[in-house]
Amino acid sequence: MTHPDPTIQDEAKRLRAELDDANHRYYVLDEPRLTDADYDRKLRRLQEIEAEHPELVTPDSPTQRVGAAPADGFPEIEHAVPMLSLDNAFDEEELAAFVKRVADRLEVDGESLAFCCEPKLDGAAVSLVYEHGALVAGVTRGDGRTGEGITSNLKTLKSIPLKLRGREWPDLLEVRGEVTMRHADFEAMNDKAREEGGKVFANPRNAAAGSLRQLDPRITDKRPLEFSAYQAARIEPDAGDASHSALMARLREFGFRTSAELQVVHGAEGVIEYCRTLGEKRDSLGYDIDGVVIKVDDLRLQRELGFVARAPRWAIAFKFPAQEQTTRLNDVEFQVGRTGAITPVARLEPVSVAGVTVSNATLHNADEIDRLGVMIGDTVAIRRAGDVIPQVVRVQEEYRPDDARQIVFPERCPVCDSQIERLEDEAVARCSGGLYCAAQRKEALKHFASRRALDIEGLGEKLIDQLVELDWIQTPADLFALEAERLATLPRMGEKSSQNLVAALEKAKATTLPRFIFALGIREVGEATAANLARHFGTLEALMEAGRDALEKVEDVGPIVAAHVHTFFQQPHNRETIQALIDAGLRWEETEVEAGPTPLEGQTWVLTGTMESMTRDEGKARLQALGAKVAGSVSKKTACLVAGEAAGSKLTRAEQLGVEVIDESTFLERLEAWEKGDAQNG
Ligand SMILES: NC(=O)c1ccc[n+]([C@@H]2O[C@H](COP(=O)([O-])OP(=O)(O)OC[C@H]3O[C@@H](n4cnc5c(N)ncnc54)[C@H](O)[C@@H]3O)[C@@H](O)[C@H]2O)c1
Ligand SMILES: [Zn+2]
Repeated sequence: MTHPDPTIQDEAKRLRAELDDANHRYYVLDEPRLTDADYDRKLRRLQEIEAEHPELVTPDSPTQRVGAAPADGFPEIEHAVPMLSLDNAFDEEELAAFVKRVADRLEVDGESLAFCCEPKLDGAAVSLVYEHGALVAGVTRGDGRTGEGITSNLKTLKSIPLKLRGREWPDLLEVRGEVTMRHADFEAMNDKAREEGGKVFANPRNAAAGSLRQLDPRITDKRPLEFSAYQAARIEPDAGDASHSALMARLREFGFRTSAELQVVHGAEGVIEYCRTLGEKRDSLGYDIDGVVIKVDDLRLQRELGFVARAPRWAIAFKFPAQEQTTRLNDVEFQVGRTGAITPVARLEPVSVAGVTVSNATLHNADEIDRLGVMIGDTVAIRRAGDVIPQVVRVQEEYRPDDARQIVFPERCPVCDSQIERLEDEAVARCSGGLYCAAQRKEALKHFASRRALDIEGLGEKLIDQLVELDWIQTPADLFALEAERLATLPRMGEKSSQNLVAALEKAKATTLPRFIFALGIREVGEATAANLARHFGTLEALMEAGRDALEKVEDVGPIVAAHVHTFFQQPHNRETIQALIDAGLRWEETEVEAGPTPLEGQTWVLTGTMESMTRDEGKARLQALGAKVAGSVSKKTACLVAGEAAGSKLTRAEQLGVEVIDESTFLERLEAWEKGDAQNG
């Protein structure tokens, strides 16, 4: 026996303390401070030391235990069969070594040995006990021997059968599996928490574990959790299944979800091939996996192999590269999105995360920067999973350099210098530049030209991108200065299509006030609101001068929309753009809108069924522009239905109510007649 020198003893002691602390944060608080890779490195180092100096092994060493002791607040429940951890393999060599080890021990041929492979779901392990087909207990893994009784919480999961399906239940069944959260659900839940100041989780695993350990099951019920079974720990009486894969099929019959990726393969080659293939699929699965679990498929052989201290000998976890890494935050830039939303983007020291080099990560918004307490120069943990944008999840404050700098959220748009506005109840700050802002210009132009706005035929998305990239178009007003000759020099633009576009632009100049207001792309001003604004104010000038109070008097306009409209028209750039459009020849009949009473004043309309020629919103906007109220259901006798094929059942009821029912073409005819000012046709 070698005598460990004091520095090794110290190192072991320090590692144990660090790992104990990490376990507590990870398993009890669901708020890890170390990345898994750092944790795994420290654990491996401790294992190395202990292997070399067995006299240093203490019974409570993190190498000898799994998980952490149950937290207060839940009943402690002892597992009849311990819930262990798994040994790890970090590369293909270690996988081959595992197959050889197993085969040697069993004295069989490794090449033909069957292994059942499944994704290693990255969530929280739980055990479910069924007596005579009914769920009686649900328990967390805890420290492997004792877990937390969370039965009421687990009962809220739709994927956990409260009663087994079928008729042939065993007297006793204990099923084990993983509770997980899908990427999309996780992101949505975190987004909501960011908005409402709730708890934001670092990753789906922490979110799943944290959601399961809520003292109030109603909270768990609101969390998008799924259970997937991967083991039957006890079946009494034993049904005599020969293999793990056969048992999984039985669990499916009982009503459990098992992995769709589950597959039986043979020998080291089969195992390695499976791991490679799943590794390639990892990013497209939509949920987190941190590797592959490989199990000897034959249950008799499993029993023969048995267990070591904290893991079975018959299984191994092949670990994929970690989805969290630490790196340095070099700078923060502010990007302007389609709706003007300003997103702080962290510029990172490039780092490889699960096989992809990451140099940018989102910081979401100003509140998120506060929540993380992040500064420029900090060492941060970032996470990249699937096709979700990489995010900064944590700051390692202990590494903060002396020259770390505060992140200052800009007050003006970095692209167009317009004022950035942030409404009190919104988490997102936005550039108020609208059409003027280059970053928003492409999307705004697409909206401006769209069918329900100015309806410019032949001005497609690709062409708009080109025009903006060439800098031919600064504001929508520039569209009307385009000449056919110049357009014809663009790739894929012939002489004919150039002329057609110029003609379409000319035609689009004659529009309506509601269409014009809608085309401006003011936030939250859709067709119906645009129509209401036009009808209420009558002229563009009156609308542009309206204060918030006046705006709030408009039908369907609340404080938020009023603020958007007001801010938009206060921006000098927007006023200039509007003037330029008018100078370019845009016009509409103001008197018609101004004059009341409008043809349908006092009428209530109901739109039902589907229309081919327009959307329901469009129909609603056009009716409202004519002074009609558009209701959601059939109530008034003056109601008229626009009937599509889908509306069959409602039609008879409407007829019973004594309202007139018209089909789509009649509706269109009348609408157009009214819009021409011929109220008699109604
Ligand atoms: N960041 C930290 O501070 C910190 C702290 C503690 C642990 N950890 C991480 O936790 C992991 C170790 O935790 P562990 O001991 O729970 O081991 P593990 O999670 O690596 O493996 C065992 C677990 O795998 C799960 N599993 C998923 N799919 C499975 C399947 N198909 N079949 C069988 N089991 C399946 C089970 O829940 C089982 O409990 C490491 O990755 C470590 O990095 C991190
Ligand atoms: Zn801007």
